[in-house]
Amino acid sequence: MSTGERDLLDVRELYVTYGGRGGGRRGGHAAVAGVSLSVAPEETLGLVGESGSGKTTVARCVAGLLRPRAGTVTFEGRPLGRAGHRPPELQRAVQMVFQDPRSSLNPRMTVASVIAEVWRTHPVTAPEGDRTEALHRLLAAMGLDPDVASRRAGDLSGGQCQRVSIARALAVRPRLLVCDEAVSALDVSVQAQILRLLAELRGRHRLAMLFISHDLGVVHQIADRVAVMRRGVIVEEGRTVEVLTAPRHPYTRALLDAALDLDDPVPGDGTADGGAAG
Ligand SMILES: Nc1ncnc2c1ncn2[C@@H]1O[C@H](COP(=O)(O)OP(=O)(O)OP(=O)(O)O)[C@@H](O)[C@H]1O
Repeated sequence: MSTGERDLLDVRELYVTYGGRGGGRRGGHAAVAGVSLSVAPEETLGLVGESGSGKTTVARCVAGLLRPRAGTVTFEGRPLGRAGHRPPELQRAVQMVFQDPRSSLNPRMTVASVIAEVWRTHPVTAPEGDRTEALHRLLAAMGLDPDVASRRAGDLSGGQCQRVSIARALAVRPRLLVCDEAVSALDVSVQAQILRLLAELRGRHRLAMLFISHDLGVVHQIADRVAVMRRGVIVEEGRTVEVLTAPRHPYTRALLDAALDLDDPVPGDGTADGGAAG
């Protein structure tokens, strides 16, 4: 629900239908059926729910990659519209970080050229002085060595790729970062590092985040508030500690129970020593 006039992102009564006719008005599959949510400046909203509940569809509407059948998406009261049709300042204000860093970066491009391209697209954000020095500073802030600049994205590890994706998003000084399962494809230890990095950058750059994840443990670590999605609607929303410690909706309780079951080591299966992969 809306937190009022101070909202940065405001999603109102969003409806998305895949397939069908007349833009989904007749037939088709209702992936999102009346979702409203808001994110205040510097706030992180976690959007959780099982696979297929409609989280990515909401993210795609916020990113302007998908036109909803009905509803509005505004940023500080201004309609966000389709990607590519946004005024440059709105385009850079909202940046995305996707699940699979490998497919969101061109594997043949060097890291330096990935960042140079965003500075070319948004010249107001390009550094005034030495660009190589600025690039190295940006990489250092992501925990990356300067020599990563000359490497091709396709030659980096998954964790390094995701740090570069975050660098690319932050290079244009956004106000809101939409992270769609941004740590799901990573090993547990790398996941923890990227979460720490996001939390640190959020504070330093006064970022707001819409943080989408099916993993309640991850959302618990990063979100101020949580909205729980099921079958295209938000069934529960509130402060993270309240929703995760005293859930009101049976679906949230079921999600929590399932997450606890997954955490329980199975005796004798070799995972009980707590060793993390990678
Ligand atoms: N391009 C598409 N065409 C048709 N149906 C789609 C399309 N994209 C998603 N859907 C359907 O819409 C529903 C919501 O999908 P969505 O990807 O938004 O859910 P999600 O919660 O993000 O799931 P996941 O975590 O698995 O990505 C699902 O039933 C899905 O099968």
